[in-house]
Amino acid sequence: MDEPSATQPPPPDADADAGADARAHAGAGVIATRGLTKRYRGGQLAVDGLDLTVPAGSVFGFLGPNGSGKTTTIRMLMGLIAPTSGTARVLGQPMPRASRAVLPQVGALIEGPALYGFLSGRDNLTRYDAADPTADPRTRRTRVAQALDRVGLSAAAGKKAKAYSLGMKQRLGLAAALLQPRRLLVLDEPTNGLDPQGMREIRTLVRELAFDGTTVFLSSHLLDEIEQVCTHAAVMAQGRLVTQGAVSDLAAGARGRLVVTTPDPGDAARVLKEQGVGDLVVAEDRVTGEPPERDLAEVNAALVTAGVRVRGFGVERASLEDAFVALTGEGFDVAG
Ligand SMILES: Nc1ncnc2c1ncn2[C@@H]1O[C@H](COP(=O)(O)OP(=O)(O)OP(=O)(O)O)[C@@H](O)[C@H]1O
Repeated sequence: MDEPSATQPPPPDADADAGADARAHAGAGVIATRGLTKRYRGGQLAVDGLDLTVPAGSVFGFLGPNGSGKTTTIRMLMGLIAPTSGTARVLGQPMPRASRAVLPQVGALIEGPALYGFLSGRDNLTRYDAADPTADPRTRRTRVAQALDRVGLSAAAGKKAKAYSLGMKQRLGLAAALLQPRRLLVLDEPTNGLDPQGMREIRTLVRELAFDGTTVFLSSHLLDEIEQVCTHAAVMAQGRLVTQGAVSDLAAGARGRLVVTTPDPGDAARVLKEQGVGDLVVAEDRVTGEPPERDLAEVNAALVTAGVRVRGFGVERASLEDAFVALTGEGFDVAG
């Protein structure tokens, strides 16, 4: 990490400016970046001209393989590092300048929660709450109990945090982020390293939080995770934005694959190739490929005319993965 700009006090007029900024940018998105760029001191261009718009009330998936610039972007959004160029606004205010006004309204879980293993889950939260100068000590116990309940850790509240599973630690981190009401939650790879059960718990929690009206911005390198929990997504590759929008629109932008089920797969593949179907894959009685531009009724008729026995013929719904492949011409390589 470099440039600890978040620790610098904002200039004296920042709050007044921030108010004017907020009014001028109302409706511009809970997060809005323009040309946001970060080049690290070593010369690595980690984020390149990012224009991101996160609508209020969305569960926004920030998707990209390892090393595509997600964490760097999140650090800039949270005012932890300064951009090389471009601007970032969070809740309508400029970051890192308005950090002091913005960050209390944002719950963040970045790179795993910082926990004291020798303290219980409850005592960890009590410490977090006590570190917040705006938190009333008289209502601390209630706040901590409610946060534990919110993430399903009430029964394990008395256990030492070092005895928690990774999933429980993540949930405790989320509970810390939820001690105060938040307008925005920023979660960096919240399910990374969790087992399937832990992943399900975090995803359910994210959906519940969104249902309550909190905007959730979460990064992930897992396409199916984004499809399962997110309403909107942005796709990053090598520091650049590939696409962004509603998840349903992104997937619809890509054509699904043509799937033919037949006891004559060899003949079917030959006819489909003649009909202009690309990227053919034969797997037992299923032949799949890229649908051609022409009317699919003609393709089906050609199969029947050639004597191919067709049991099933259709186009599978496109997934976000299809969209990613169509946009980048590459597979989605999670190893990056
Ligand atoms: N402090 C740093 N100094 C120099 N280069 C860095 C630094 N942090 C990250 N990078 C580089 O910037 C690029 C983007 O990294 P970043 O961590 O933002 O990606 P990411 O999408 O979050 O990946 P991951 O999921 O692995 O964290 C990578 O090439 C990385 O090596």
